Amino acid sequence: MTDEFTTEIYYDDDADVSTLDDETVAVLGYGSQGHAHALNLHESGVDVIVGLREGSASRDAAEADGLTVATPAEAVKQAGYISVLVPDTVQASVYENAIEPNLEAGDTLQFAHGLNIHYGQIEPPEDVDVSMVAPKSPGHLVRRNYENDEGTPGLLAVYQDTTGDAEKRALAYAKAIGCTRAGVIETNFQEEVESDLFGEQAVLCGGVTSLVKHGYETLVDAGYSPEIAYFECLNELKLIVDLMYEGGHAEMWDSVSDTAEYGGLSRGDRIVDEHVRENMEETLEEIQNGEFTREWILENQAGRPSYTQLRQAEKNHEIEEVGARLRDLFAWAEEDSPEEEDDSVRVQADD
Ligand SMILES: NC(=O)C1=CN([C@@H]2O[C@H](COP(=O)(O)OP(=O)(O)OC[C@H]3O[C@@H](n4cnc5c(N)ncnc54)[C@H](OP(=O)(O)O)[C@@H]3O)[C@@H](O)[C@H]2O)C=CC1
Ligand SMILES: CC[C@](O)(C(C)=O)C(=O)O
Ligand SMILES: [Mg+2]
Ligand SMILES: [Mg+2]
Repeated sequence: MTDEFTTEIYYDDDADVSTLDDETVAVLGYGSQGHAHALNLHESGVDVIVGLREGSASRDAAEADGLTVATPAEAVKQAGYISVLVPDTVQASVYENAIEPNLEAGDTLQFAHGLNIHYGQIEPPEDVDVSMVAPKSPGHLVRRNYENDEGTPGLLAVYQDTTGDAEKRALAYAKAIGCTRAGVIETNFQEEVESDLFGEQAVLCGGVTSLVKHGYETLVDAGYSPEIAYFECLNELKLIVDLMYEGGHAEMWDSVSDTAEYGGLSRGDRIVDEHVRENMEETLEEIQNGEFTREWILENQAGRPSYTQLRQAEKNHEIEEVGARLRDLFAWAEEDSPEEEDDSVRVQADD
């Protein structure tokens, strides 16, 4: 633990996996996060049971990985620690049908993202602990980092502490999946949910893909070759972000040419300008006032019409086709692709 920051940060020495020695952990779902948590917990010596629905497409993968599989209801019955790692959009119904009827006083209900608790879609009884261990990473890398003896940063929050041990138990879980190797930041459900939704919409997933597409289209529309536009706006982005990841903006500016540094510093804010900042603030407000989550719930209730259209448009964008052809030609993509490393892992039921 350190007192140099505005919040507590926990490391391996602050956590003890043996806290979970007499416990069975039910991991519900075997997707991106589910497979990583279940396997990391198992290899850290924790007794794990994976909860999957009847006929689940994930069942073969979990069993081939040497894990015990049961229905979600059966897994919850057998466990005192329930990790809810099915998609956010189905958590409320899985809770209602499989978790709630089988919860016992003193159990722990744990999430990797607090959306359903924060926006009131799940209201657990008062006699269980409710906590969160939220890796700040895609699940495939939670697994890859663990296998490479590396850590994945994460957030930890306790929403409800009935036993008095909620924090200690969540820390043990965080250690078992490899998060305390890198550092686990103490937070609350509201901060995790709102910052996570903002990050993925405005910067990490939405913002960056939009920036890449606009850059690509600008070059191609001006007559430059699609292959060069792909390398310039997408492929090299990883290499640039790797430098930022290792040493902040400074390491990246240091490594690129003075020409790139001057051009970037003098033109960057013209591209991502005050207008973009206003859009970011509006996006954050929609998250804070619940508008985004209401929209997302209704979108799911309606059978995902807009989501399906948006996905299709993204798939059909020329950069995807050009990129797929280029990645097939070059060897570098194979090394990095999570699918290549672990093709047992699938994404979501309706993907
Ligand atoms: N993806 C990520 O990297 C991150 C996710 N999170 C959070 O982790 C949680 C899990 O997300 P993620 O890993 O993306 O989830 P996934 O979409 O990868 O989960 C898929 C798994 O859930 C199962 N599942 C899907 N629908 C149902 C259902 N109706 N009933 C029972 N099981 C079902 C699937 O089983 P089947 O084979 O039967 O379809 C599959 O095993 C979420 O709260 C998310 O916000 C947090 C940080 C990062
Ligand atoms: C950035 C997207 C994410 O929040 C994540 C991998 O952390 C998610 O919800 O998948
Ligand atoms: Mg998220
Ligand atoms: Mg996230």
